[in-house]
Amino acid sequence: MKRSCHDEYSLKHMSSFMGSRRQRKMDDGERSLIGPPASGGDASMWFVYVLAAFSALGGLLFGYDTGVVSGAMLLLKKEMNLSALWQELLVSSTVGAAAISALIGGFLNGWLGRRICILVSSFIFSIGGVILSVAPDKVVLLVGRITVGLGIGIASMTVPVYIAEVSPPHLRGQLVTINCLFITGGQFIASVVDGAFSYLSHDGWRYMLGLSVLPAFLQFVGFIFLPESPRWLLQNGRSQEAYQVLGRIRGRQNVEEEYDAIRANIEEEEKEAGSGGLVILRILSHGPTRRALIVGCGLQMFQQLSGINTVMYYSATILQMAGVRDDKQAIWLAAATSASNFVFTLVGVWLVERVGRRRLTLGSLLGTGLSLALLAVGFLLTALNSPPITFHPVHSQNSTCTQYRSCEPCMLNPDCGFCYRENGTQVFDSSCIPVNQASTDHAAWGRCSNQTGVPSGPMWAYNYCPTSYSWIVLVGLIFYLAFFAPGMGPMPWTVNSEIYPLWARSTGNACSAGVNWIFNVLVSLTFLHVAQFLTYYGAFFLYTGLVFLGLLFVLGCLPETQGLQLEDIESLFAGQLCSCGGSSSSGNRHVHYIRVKGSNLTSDSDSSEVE
Ligand SMILES: O[C@H]1[C@H](O)[C@@H](O)[C@H](O)[C@@H](O)[C@H]1O
Repeated sequence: MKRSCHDEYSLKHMSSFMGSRRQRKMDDGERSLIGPPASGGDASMWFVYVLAAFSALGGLLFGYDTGVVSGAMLLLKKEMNLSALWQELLVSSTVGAAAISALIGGFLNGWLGRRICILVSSFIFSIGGVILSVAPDKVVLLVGRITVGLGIGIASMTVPVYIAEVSPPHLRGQLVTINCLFITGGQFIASVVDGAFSYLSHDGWRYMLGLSVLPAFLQFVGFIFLPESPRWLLQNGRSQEAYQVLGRIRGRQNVEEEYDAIRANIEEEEKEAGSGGLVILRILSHGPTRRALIVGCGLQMFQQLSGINTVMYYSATILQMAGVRDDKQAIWLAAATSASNFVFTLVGVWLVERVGRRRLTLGSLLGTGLSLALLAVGFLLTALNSPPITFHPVHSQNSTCTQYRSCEPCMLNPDCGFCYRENGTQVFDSSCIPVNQASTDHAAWGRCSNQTGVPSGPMWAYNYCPTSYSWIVLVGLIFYLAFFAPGMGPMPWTVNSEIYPLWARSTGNACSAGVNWIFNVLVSLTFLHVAQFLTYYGAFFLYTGLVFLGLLFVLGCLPETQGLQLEDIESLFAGQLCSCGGSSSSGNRHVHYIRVKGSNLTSDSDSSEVE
């Protein structure tokens, strides 16, 4: 029989209610877990912050190594004479390797533990950094890029899990979100390093790529002394060690209640989900974990489908369209873009424990969708007002470029660029010319093949058309980052670190991180083709549509996990996937609906027992 969404809602909350009854029984002794500790205070929390900061160096490396390559490539392609294929290989090999190692990381995490995995990833990062900085040729460079990719994949799935497992519930969202702050911080540092070393045309790339060794080494040394996750220790039968580590992290001797709660849950979970067979098969055959996996992977997929990496990558061009003609200036302005991504992620760290994961994600998706629509409208107006081509030069090298009639199709063809003169905002004397294969800064021949940008001289536009509507695109870019970075940037990582029971946590996170990396490769590899096929505004309207699909998905499927014990979150997924958004909690008050003979009774977790 088909149940209505509201029936599901009632049942689901009934089960969630049962979960929190178990929790309430322990509540008095567990105050320190739910809210700030009664005695010992937040002063004892310093160790959790140290743990979070050292683990989040993994996020910093993830951001740095994915961000630094664009600047390094500008120098590398000249010095090593790289073809387009090799450039593509050096950029996407890292992301591809990250996808594979994130998936393998799930198994390693369960087997070796979080701490060893973090040590392994920082070791791999260090080796990769050394290989990159001494690489004599492009093949060794490729080996180095694949090596750092392997490190990124493991770090991206292990670090959020580790932070979530050592944090007390009231700080968990904030601390996991700090990992994302480190990712965007790494991207920002990379763009500054790119800017600084871009003046060093010989070997500048060695410093850009090699600098990541420093944080990797720091993390490696730090983690030699830092403890394993107490939850993993308990799950693996090392109970005494788990108890000691928990005491050390919480800064007090008496952690009996929390310890017992974790142990009881592990035992309960094992009874519920069985303990034999492949974990992924157990996840898929057990309703709550299957639904959690769908939510986790869906969030990561929609994060990438909202086009963050395209927008970041494309920001330099957007800025050029908006009137920044100088290359060096464009590099620094691209640094301003990643700085905004970083600063707005900081807003997310501040908001996550105030408004909750669900509301933050929904608000962020709505704003991101509207900003994408604004970007698309900007590109549409640009296309509609694309300057005509007035001049068709004849050259011995026959080319399709010279046959275009307006700038729009010319700039959509990666082999061509737009050469023109400007009088105020008026474009004249314009032509479409093949691009110089060695450097997209010049045309292959003709008046734009030499130094351009001289006042009153010919101008060269590659990848964009001069337009007076560029300000709309610029405003769209700023709004996009302001909305994406606090919510859709960090929340998929934060939510994934919380929604799986312990036995399924490493595999669940491995799958969702793998989905993130796979869609990252897909979106970045297809962007130029999509833009060629649908034009830029078409591509951005497509992303807008995908973001609104994401909004519906989150609206229907993402429950609020704020303030709950990791062990109690599973019950949020006890009902059908369609939650109608009913499970959001506001503040520390959790509302539960129980259907009694057709009517809804409301109870909250502060009230006494309701049978
Ligand atoms: O959460 C991160 C962050 O938003 C980064 O800026 C982006 O490059 C990554 O792909 C994403 O996973």
